[in-house]
Amino acid sequence: MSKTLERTQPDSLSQRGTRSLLTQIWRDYVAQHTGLLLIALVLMIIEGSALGAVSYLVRPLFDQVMVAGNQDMIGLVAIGLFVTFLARALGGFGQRVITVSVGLRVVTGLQKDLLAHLIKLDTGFFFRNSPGALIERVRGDAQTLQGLASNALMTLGRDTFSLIALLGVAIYNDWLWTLIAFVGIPSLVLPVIYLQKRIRNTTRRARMTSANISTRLDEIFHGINAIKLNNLDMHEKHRFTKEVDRFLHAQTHSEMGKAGMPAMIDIIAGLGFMAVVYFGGQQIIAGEKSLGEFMSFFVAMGLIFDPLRRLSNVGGVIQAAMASIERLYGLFEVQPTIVNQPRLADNIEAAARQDVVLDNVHFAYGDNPVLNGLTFTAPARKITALVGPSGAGKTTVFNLLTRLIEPQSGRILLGDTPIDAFDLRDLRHQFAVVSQESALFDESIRQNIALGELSADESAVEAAADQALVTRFTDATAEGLDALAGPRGTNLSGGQRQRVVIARAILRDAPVLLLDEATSALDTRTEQEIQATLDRISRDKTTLVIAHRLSTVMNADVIHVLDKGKVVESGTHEELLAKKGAYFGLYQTLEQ
Ligand SMILES: Nc1ncnc2c1ncn2[C@@H]1O[C@H](COP(=O)(O)OP(=O)(O)OP(=O)(O)O)[C@@H](O)[C@H]1O
Repeated sequence: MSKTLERTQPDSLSQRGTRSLLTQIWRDYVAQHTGLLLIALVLMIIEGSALGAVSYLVRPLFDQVMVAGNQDMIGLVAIGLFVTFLARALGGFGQRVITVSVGLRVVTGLQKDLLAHLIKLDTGFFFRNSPGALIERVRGDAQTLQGLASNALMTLGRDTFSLIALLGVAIYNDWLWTLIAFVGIPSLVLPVIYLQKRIRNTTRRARMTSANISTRLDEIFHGINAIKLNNLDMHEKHRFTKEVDRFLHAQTHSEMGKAGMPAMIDIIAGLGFMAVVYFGGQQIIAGEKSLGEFMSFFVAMGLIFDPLRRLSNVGGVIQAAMASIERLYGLFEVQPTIVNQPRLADNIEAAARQDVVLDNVHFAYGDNPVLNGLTFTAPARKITALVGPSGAGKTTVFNLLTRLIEPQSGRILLGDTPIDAFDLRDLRHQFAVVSQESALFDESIRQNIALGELSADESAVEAAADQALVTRFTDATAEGLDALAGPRGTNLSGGQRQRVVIARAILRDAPVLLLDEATSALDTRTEQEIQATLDRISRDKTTLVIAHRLSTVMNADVIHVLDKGKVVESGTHEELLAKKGAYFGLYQTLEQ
């Protein structure tokens, strides 16, 4: 498993500098909210400065009210304190609402763009990257970004202004005390740099293991019956535990790194306080400084370390988010290779009604050659069958025709135009495919059929459902065609799913029909009925059929027998039987 996931990293991980990533995030997603962020900034200044005002008011509170006993000042200081807290409350509320909503918009915007990008990537990308790992990227990593966008932004803005205001009050009271209190800060530079690096690395590891966990869960829940039937629960639990323990280890180290910064600040703060109390206390006893000055300074210092701790932590939060952002932007860097050519042919409608031709096509999955110079023609408006042993490359042909994959060499043509000369969407629109894959979505059966042609009206959808004998099983239920198909069609039996997919292909009414084991899950009687429908609808279409049951291909106009990625025999059923070659051999083994 980890092998598969390791393979995914070069595809999607690029380690880029913090500045370049932040600039890109800013340009792509944050800059459009500049107006709102400016308002938030003003509110942050209000909220942040309030702490400075509180510590400032401590000085008249001690010197004029408590020591000098000035009655008039009591009310003023009290009202001053209330107004300060009111301003802090309003500023804090407003800026939080803004930063959180900007954070959410950034994340959801990124998620939308990411999905739009991922959908365009080659099918091969999805072979290499498991669904669980990709879900984790779109959900988990994007979520981490929200933490950065709202928390870090809030802390950076508000706490920076608190720090400035409090530092101002501290210096105003005594610049030397302030210097003494902060004398240890420079010693933090090196440990901070070390910790930030460590946080980024451990978070990167934690995010990767988190993706592995999602992959495991995805496989377990999809394969739950196989796990139960093979008594694999302990085995799966063990594999899951291993991933979770890896995550635990990496995440704990990341959190320890983040916790280290405030702890160091506290130690430096303790040293600073100790020195100031020792030095300042002597000045007060000597009468060189007032109690109000000392208390005001002391409150400012006491309040300063909180924002300072949070600010020191922001670095960690940013580094942790960077690990996620680089993974997300790594995905944006992967580009599809199956794309439109710069100059496109525009005669797709006519071409799709001509012969389908494969000319010396070679294709390999990595180092595994699948097609080795495959050449055949599927004549227009005729039924062509592809038969051959399992693994011969029959389904691969369908994937090549629809450009889900590209051949390494050779030509694939509609008439005499190569298929890659057409717009990709237009090309795929010419095919109706009934494949072995479960192609249903968690929507109603009606909606699942309508996916074949989104512009089709209700009556066309119902007619397709009738022809594919879908209504035969939906009519028996109260919900009829509006019953839900379940996730990946799990509410339906294999044969029912096949009928829905056939109905979708009927509705699509495309000039080329690709049937890959289209009726394999049906009982003999239903298969015969559906076969009759398929024969009828394929009359004016070019049809390619893959079937293991030779009874389904006997009526084909031409049969190509594939073996090891090549056509080894071609002809009609009778001609091929008479040859007593590969087809005859297949016929004998399969029909027994
Ligand atoms: N996504 C993939 N990644 C790697 N190899 C693959 C992939 N899909 C198919 N193959 C390999 O390509 C070869 C041809 O597969 P293909 O599905 O075209 O065979 P087929 O003739 O349709 O077989 P069947 O009759 O069993 O459906 C097989 O050896 C298979 O292992």
